[in-house]
Amino acid sequence: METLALVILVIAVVGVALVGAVAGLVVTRRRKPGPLPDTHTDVLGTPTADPEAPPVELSAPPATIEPEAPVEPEAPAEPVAPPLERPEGTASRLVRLRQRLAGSQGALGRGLLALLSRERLDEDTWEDIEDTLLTADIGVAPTQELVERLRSRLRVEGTADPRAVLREELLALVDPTMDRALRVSGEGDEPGVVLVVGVNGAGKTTTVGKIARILVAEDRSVVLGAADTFRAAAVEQLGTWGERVGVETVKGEEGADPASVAFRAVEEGRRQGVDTVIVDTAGRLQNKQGLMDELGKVKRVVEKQAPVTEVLLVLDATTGQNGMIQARVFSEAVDVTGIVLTKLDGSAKGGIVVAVQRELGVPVKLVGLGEGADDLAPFDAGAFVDALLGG
Ligand SMILES: Nc1nc2c(ncn2[C@@H]2O[C@H](COP(=O)(O)OP(=O)(O)OP(=O)(O)O)[C@@H](O)[C@H]2O)c(=O)[nH]1
Repeated sequence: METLALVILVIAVVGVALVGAVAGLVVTRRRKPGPLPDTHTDVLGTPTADPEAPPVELSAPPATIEPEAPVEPEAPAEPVAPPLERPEGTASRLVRLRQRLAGSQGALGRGLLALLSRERLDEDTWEDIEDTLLTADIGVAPTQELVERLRSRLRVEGTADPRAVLREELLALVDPTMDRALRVSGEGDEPGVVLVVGVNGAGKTTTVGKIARILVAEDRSVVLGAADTFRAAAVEQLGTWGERVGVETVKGEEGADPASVAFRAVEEGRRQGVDTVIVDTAGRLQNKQGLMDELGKVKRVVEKQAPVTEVLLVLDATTGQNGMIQARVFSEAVDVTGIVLTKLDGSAKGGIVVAVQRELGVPVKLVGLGEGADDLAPFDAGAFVDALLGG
């Protein structure tokens, strides 16, 4: 009996030993990918890992084994700070842009001057003058007014210099008395808040970036709000504009509520105590009501933080009558206080300046004359007319 018990005991001990050995083997197998943590870091650095090790294994088990494997990838992110750009000052950009304006718009003035300098100003000539003005998008009513004025003055004053008369009359149409100052300052410690509206593609985002550069060139501090959440690329685009001149951009996810992004931007601007917050908005023209609702909400929500000091409507000068229709819709949706005419470099139709000011009763405050970062300048009536007339 004792012998039997002894035998059973021996069998039990051997059995336990065997089970232990098998279990040990399994555990060892499981631990086989022990070196993985190293390989894990290697994947992100130099590819020294065993080429046979499939990448799938790399990401699965190691987390439970050595979760604290050194995470080095953060380190190289540090030195990426791009050098800040110093934007061009207003004075020199005006000179450069004046030349460019003369290049794109000079044909209108030259055409008019050639016609007005004819020996006899007969009906055909006046019709040609009218056609030239209409082709330049000045609009029907201003064209008729201008022709009437020119007719009577050249008749009455007889030998008067047609160039001088034309200059005076064009200047009167463009209206040098309009207040074109940008309202970029707020009351007291509040930042100025500039909302930039307009249809996508008009150059809205680009214009926000360019305005920021003008302000930075004037040593003003700025925060940007990328509330055009309709298009993710527009948000990124604006972020890049800001980074280039060291200006922070408050962003929202694609599809986020534009009003909430605008609100956060102004909130951030106040927190930082900046001079100006510029907010890029979405310009979906799905229908007038939708646009009114959206822009109205952005403005209302922003004004819980600080009053909006300027609403700039960005219009593409090359879109002619279409641009005018957009202008009307936007001005009904929100109280536009200034117009930015972009792409005047790509259009000989500078007359749109007159047409849009007449239509909205709001001054053109800035003009875009190229894709370059500093190709935006304050609008100056005299310089514009001189550019039309070629100097
Ligand atoms: N030639 C010229 N191109 C311009 C001017 N302003 C803007 N652009 C170009 O117009 C294109 C559209 O500009 P965006 O700023 O992206 O237009 P947007 O209205 O913001 O459109 P979304 O980003 O879709 O909202 C870009 O290629 C700009 O470089 C200008 O004054 N002259």
